[in-house]
Amino acid sequence: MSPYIELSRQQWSALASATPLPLSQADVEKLRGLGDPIDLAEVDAVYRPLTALLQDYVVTTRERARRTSGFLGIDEPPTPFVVAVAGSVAVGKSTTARLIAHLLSRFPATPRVDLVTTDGFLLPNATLEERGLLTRKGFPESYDRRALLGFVAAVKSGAPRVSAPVYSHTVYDIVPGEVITVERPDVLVLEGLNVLQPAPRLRHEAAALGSSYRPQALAISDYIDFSIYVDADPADIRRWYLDRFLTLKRTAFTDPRSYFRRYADVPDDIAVAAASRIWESVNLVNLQENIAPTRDRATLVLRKDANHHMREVLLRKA
Ligand SMILES: Nc1ncnc2c1ncn2[C@@H]1O[C@H](COP(=O)(O)OP(=O)(O)O)[C@@H](O)[C@H]1O
Ligand SMILES: CC(C)(COP(=O)(O)O)[C@@H](O)C(=O)NCCC(=O)O
Repeated sequence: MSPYIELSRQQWSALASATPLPLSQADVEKLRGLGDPIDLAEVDAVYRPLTALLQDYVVTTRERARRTSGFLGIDEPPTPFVVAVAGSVAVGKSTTARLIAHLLSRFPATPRVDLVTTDGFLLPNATLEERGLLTRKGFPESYDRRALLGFVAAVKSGAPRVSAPVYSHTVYDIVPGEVITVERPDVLVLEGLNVLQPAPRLRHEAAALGSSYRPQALAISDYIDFSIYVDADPADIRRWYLDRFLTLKRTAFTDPRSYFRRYADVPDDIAVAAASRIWESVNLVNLQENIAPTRDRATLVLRKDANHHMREVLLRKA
C-alpha cells in the first residue's frame, strides 16, 4: 500500500487531452534550464496534465476559502496559492518551476503568477564563512530559515507586498540591496532544494543555529498548497551536474565576476574533477541527508529517466 497513485508516462500524458497548451517550441527553449533537453512534446506529455490538475486545485481551494468565509460571515479574499518545487541540485527544478509559472499565467483564473527561488534566503558568504558553513551551501543550516519562513507566512497571510532577497549564481553570493517583491499574486511558485524540509528539531538544532534563533515548530511546508518533487537517479543527476559545469565553464564562468572564473581557463578534465569533488562532498551529501528524505512529503513526484524524460508520476491519494 502506498499513499500515492502511480501513473506511467502513458497514463499521465493521456489525461486532460482537451486542455490547450498555450506554448510554442520557442517558448520552451526560452524557459528550459541549461542542459535540460525538454521540448514541446515533453511539455505536452507532462505539463499539460499537470497544469490542468493545478488549475483544478486552485479553483477548489478558492471555493473552500469562499465557503469558510461564508460560514464565518466575513469577506476574506483567498491568499496566493503556493506551489513548491523541490529536488536535488541540477535535477531541473528551475525548468519545472518556470514552465508551471508560465503555463498557469496563461489561464484566466490565474493571470498573476510569481516565481521565487529560495537561494535568496541563503546566508551571505561572509556569514557562512564565520559559521564554518561555506562547504555546506544548500544545506538547511546555510539558509536564513526564519526569514524564509517569515516570507512564506506573510504571503499566506495575504500581505499586499512581500519582498525576498536575491542570490547571484555568477557571483555565488547574495546581491546586496537587491530584492524581488511579490504583490499578492494568484499563484506563487516557490522553488528550492529545501522547501519540503520539516521544522528544525526544537532544542538542539535551534541551539546550533545560534542564540538569536527562536525555536519554533513551523516549516515552510505548513504554508504550501501543492508541492512537486522532481526525482531522478543520483547517478544521472551527477552526470547532468558535470555536463552543466562544463557548459558553464564555456559560458557563465568566463564572466570576470564569476566565482568559478578560475575554471574557465583550465583543461576540461581538471574542471570535471573539481565539479566531481563538489558533487561528491556537497550536493550528493545534501541530496542523501536532507533532500531525498523529503520526497514522500510531496503532493506529486515527477520521476525522470536518464534523458530527463518523465518516466512516472506519483500523486498523493485524496
Ligand atoms: N555556477 C553557476 N553559474 C551560473 N549559473 C548557474 C550556476 N550553477 C547553477 N546555475 C543555474 O542556476 C539554476 C538553478 O540550478 P540548481 O539549483 O542546480 O537547480 P536545478 O538544476 O534543479 O534547476 C539553473 O538554471 C542553473 O543553470
Ligand atoms: C544556490 C543553490 C544552493 C540552490 O539554491 P535553492 O534556490 O535551491 O535554495 C545551489 O544551486 C548551489 O549553488 N549549491 C552550491 C554547490 C555548487 O556550487 O554546486
